[in-house]
This record gives sequence, C-alpha cells and structure tokens, in this order.
Amino acid sequence: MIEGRGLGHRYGDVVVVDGVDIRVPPGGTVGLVGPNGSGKTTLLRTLYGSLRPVTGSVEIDGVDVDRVGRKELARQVAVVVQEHSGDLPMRVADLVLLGRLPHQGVSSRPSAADLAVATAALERVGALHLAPREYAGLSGGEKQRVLIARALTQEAEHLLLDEPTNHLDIRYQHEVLDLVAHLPASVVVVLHDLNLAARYCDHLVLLQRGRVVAQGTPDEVLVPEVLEPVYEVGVRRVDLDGEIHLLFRRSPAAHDVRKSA
Ligand SMILES: Nc1ncnc2c1ncn2[C@@H]1O[C@H](COP(=O)(O)OP(=O)(O)OP(=O)(O)O)[C@@H](O)[C@H]1O
Repeated sequence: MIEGRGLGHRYGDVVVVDGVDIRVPPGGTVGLVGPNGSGKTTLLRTLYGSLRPVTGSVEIDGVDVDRVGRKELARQVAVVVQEHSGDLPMRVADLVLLGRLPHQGVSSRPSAADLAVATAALERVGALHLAPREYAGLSGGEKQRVLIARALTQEAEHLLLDEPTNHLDIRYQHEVLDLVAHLPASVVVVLHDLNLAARYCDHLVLLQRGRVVAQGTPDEVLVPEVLEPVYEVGVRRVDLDGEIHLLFRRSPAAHDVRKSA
C-alpha cells in the first residue's frame, strides 16, 4: 500500500503539486492523468522518495518513506521513469540483472535464481532475444521494454511507472499495461492515453495545475463534463462491449474555456 497525504511541491514560488491525497492499495493500478505540466511526474517522484514533498507525507506499507533505507526502498519499490540512459555501455542481460542488486549481499554475484528471474522478466516483455545486445544500440521501444524488465526483476511489491507506453507500438502498449495491471503489486502509472488508462487502471487521479480535479474509477472520471474543461478539447464517450472509448476533437469551445479561465 502506498499512501500520500496532503502532498505538495513547488519549484521556487511556483506550486506544481497542491494538496494531493492518493491511496494505492495492494494489487491496485492507479493512473495519474492530466495535461502537460499538471504535476504528474512531480507527484510520482514524491511517492518513491526521489523528491521530498514541501507539504504532506508518503507512507509505504505504513512507514514514512523518509524512514526507509535506500536498499530497503529499492527492495520495496521499482520505478520505470523516462531515463536519458541511452548511452549506458552495458549488455541488456547485465542491465536487467541490476534489478536483483537490492536482493544481493554487498559482494555476492548474481545467483542462478537471480538469472532465472531476469530471464523470465525479459521473456514477459518479449525482449529475451535482446539479452546479448548492447543497450545503447536498441530502439526506443526496445529500451523501454528492457527498463520494464529490469523493474520486474526487482520483484518489488510496488511499481511506479512514468509514461511506460512511450515509444511502444500498439501491441506492446497493451501487452505491457496488461502485464503491469495483473501484477500483485501496488501500481502507479502516469499515462497520457486516456483510452489505455480506461482499460488498464482501476482508479484514476486527474490532475490540473497540481490539483486533483477528479478521482475515482475510470467510469466516474472519464466523462466529457470532467475532461473537456481540463484538456480544452471536445470529448465523446462511447461505451462498447463494456469498455470505454473516448473520441476527441479540437473544440472551438476550447478558446472560450481559455478566455474565461
Ligand atoms: N526541476 C524543475 N524546475 C522548475 N520547474 C519544474 C521542474 N520540474 C518540473 N517543473 C515544472 O513543474 C510543472 C509540473 O511538471 P511535471 O513534469 O510534474 O508535469 P507533468 O504533468 O508530468 O507534465 P508532462 O505531461 O508534460 O510530462 C511544470 O510546469 C514544469 O515545468
């Protein structure tokens, strides 16, 4: 369980996260959605202790994140963020094995069990064939799947992902999110694609200028009345075979919204 209460953050005088309460139950998949610059990444970073919130606190399984040691935190929380690690001079197999580090002693080498976990993770994201390749030479989508495999290799009970579908083709967008949503972990995922959020998240937090403007099930949050003023686009929702499908159009009304804001 991850629980953030009253979370706030600012850069200089600019408040970018403002009084956010968020609760991620075990096995739950919570999507952070909202327009560019609404504070999703900043909020996510406060949840895994990479950024100390200016207000509020985060608890992981009931313990303040500040009180959890780095190694213990790495055992408990796996993170997939947009890394600028394109030049990592490392083979994919070795990079993914780094996910086992929090489980190893100071000087111990990866065990056969560690290798098995890393291999299984690569297989789950359809990237086992990339194991002998240099990470730097991979395509954007291949890199993304390898980073997800590294996170799975950590076998953490909490998994936080920032736009994991970036660079992925449609098949892997669905495969990766389906995989993530079915993990027994507490999952927080930043997503721009609201149709993917509808399908794979069981709870959504919609941010606008750092504040939560709506949160609830996709059915509750993904309605035109909520989305149109936030994104300044026209939204049509079609429920088909029990699934939500959102259609967007550039809305002349968007200009009115901006003028009246
Ligand atoms: N290091 C920083 N210094 C100053 N301002 C920052 C910094 N990092 C982020 N911001 C600002 O904080 C606000 C929230 O940024 P954040 O990256 O959390 O938004 P986001 O919702 O994840 O955006 P996007 O959808 O574009 O990725 C933005 O206005 C951004 O410019």
